[in-house]
Amino acid sequence: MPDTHEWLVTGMDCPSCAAKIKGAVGQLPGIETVEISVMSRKLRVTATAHATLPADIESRVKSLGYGIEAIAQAGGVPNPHTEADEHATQADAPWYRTGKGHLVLLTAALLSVAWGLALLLPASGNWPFIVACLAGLIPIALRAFAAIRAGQPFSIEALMTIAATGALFIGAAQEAALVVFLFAVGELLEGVAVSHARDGIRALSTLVPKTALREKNDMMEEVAAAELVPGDVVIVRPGDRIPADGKIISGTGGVDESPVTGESMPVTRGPGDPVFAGAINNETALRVQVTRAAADNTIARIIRLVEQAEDSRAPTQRFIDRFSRWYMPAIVVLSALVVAIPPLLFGQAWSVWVYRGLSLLLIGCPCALVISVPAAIASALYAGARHGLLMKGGAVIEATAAIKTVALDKTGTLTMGQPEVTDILCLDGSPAAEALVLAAAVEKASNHPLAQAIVRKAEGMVLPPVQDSRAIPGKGVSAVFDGQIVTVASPRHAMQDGALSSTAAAQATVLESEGKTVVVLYTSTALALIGLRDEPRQDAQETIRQLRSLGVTPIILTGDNQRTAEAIAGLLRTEYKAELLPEQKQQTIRELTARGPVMMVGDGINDAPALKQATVGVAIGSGTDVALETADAAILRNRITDIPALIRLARSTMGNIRQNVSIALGLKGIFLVTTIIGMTGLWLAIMADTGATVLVTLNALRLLRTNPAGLAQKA
Ligand SMILES: Nc1ncnc2c1ncn2[C@@H]1O[C@H](COP(=O)(O)OP(=O)(O)OP(=O)(O)O)[C@@H](O)[C@H]1O
Ligand SMILES: [Zn+2]
Repeated sequence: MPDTHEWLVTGMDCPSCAAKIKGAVGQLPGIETVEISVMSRKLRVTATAHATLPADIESRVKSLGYGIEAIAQAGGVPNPHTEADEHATQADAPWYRTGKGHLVLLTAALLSVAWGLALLLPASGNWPFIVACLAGLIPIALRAFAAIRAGQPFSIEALMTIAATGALFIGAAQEAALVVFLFAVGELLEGVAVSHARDGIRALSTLVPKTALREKNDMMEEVAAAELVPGDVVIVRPGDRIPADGKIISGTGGVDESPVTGESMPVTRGPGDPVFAGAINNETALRVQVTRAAADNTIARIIRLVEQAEDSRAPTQRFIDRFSRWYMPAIVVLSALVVAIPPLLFGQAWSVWVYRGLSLLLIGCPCALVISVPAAIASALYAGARHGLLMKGGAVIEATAAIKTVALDKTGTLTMGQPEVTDILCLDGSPAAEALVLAAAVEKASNHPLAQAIVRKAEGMVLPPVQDSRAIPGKGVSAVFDGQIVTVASPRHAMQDGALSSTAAAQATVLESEGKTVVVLYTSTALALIGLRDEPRQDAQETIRQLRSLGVTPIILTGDNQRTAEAIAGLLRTEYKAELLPEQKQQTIRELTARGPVMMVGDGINDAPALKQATVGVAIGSGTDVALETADAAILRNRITDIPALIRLARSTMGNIRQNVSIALGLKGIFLVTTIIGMTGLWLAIMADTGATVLVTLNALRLLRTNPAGLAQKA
């Protein structure tokens, strides 16, 4: 039985650092898996019990120059509110109190002293610079050696150490000291930029209050929010944040759900309505019954998704990771050639070419390139999460950016998903109420929106007892009443069962051409027709317009009948396919995929297979209802203009990545050439590297502030 341990790693601000730790820990005996995340700073290791002690892992990470702290675990299940987790949600230490900050301050001070001495006492020579260089270089060199011992010969620390030592040997002490200082500054800036990105997720996790007022035997007690269990009743005072996902028992008032869904307008919530942990109760005191424990409330699931999303790598990122793996060794080989060939073959001066070779080594850091993708992806994920758009990682973002067709489910996606019974036509002349209660009794077991509408219509009436309810997916529901099978289903299915006469079918057609959905209540013959109307969403038309302007083709897929589908498709002027059974929806998606990547948008309740089949499956709904886990992406705001917003966010993320890769590769390319021809030297080489890393990270951070709904809507 393997052991799993979790740590918080500090001082790790770039993917190559993460890769180094992962490689070094992975080499220890008995290690099975190593997961590491720059954004959440978490290291998770599973190991064969006792082969490697947690302490061994800790000392290995420390030797590489990082801080490490265990995260307590309760019974192997990560406890959401342990103490170390509190640290994870704490702000990073101010820069001047980190190891990297100390190195910058130390090298800056020594360098200033050296320059001062050089000005005042020109005779003092090079030694103050040598001291400044070595003081900064020693910690870097120690990390380089630790990396080599851990099986990672090529690290940026190793390249730095060789370059700076070499520069000392050829008498360029002043430059060597400057290079060490600039390297330290670069590392620091990198850390500052990444900690900005971390603020995004921290903002999410600090939303849920730490304590709650629990009602117990008519008394109130303050308890930790993490201790609440489903069934507990809590009181939420006006102005307080709701401590758990739950259902309102009493009290009606405005609730601001923006922390969870990004929706800034407060919504009125009353008895029976669901509420989310983290939402703000604006008006009156609410009594709320807890429905989910802290670990799986909506916001905890969102945070988990965003954290795990880092592991789902975009194809672009996989390519860059592969590229950077041979980039560093290739640069080392190239510098060796630059040092050796001109003097040996063409009789050039050694001093010139050794200097150029050393400068070239400094270009070997792939940091800017490597960080460009995850920084952009992380920023986009957090920007999305803040606005109720969830995507499960880089692969999903990259696929979303390339979408050519968007298939939209009708019920609950293009319509409100809250149909209402408008007509009850009794075919045998008995009273409408009788048909209604029988239909409601059969539908009671179903969670289909049509079923719920019928049950709602019969509220307050006495329902006859029925047994053995079972759903016929995409068709209807049947149950046994009084020894007879009673079914509520689509006219088509009723027809196939031989229960619908042609006169009744004609009556159904009339209702359908009014845009209504008709279901038939029948035994061996039809008893009644029930007409239901589901209003299109107000933003449906705008969504279709925005999708078109993005160059994406919308298409409606529905299980409903042709005429109802035609009514809404005509209104929105889109293609449609109707009367699809769930597996036919899946088949249609497969066919659409031949034209290019397809996004499927649905409520995730009865179209899970189609969501799975699509290149990107998007679940839509409001908060707790959303089947987050079944889809690649989810929209929490119950607003479908968020679908084009999602595509715009993905596209601008990929655009950002392209810019970053161009900046990183462009600068490397330029300095590769200028270094070889001798135009630029050591310190400009390191500036180019640091500059590129910072530029790329800052560019990625721009995404953090985007509001996907407001992103430029390209014509
Ligand atoms: N519980 C039910 N009660 C009555 N009729 C049902 C039920 N479930 C399905 N049907 C019938 O089958 C048809 C197709 O159902 P399905 O669930 O596949 O699609 P839908 O969810 O209504 O629409 P969409 O595909 O647009 O989401 C419905 O229009 C209805 O006529
Ligand atoms: Zn780095």
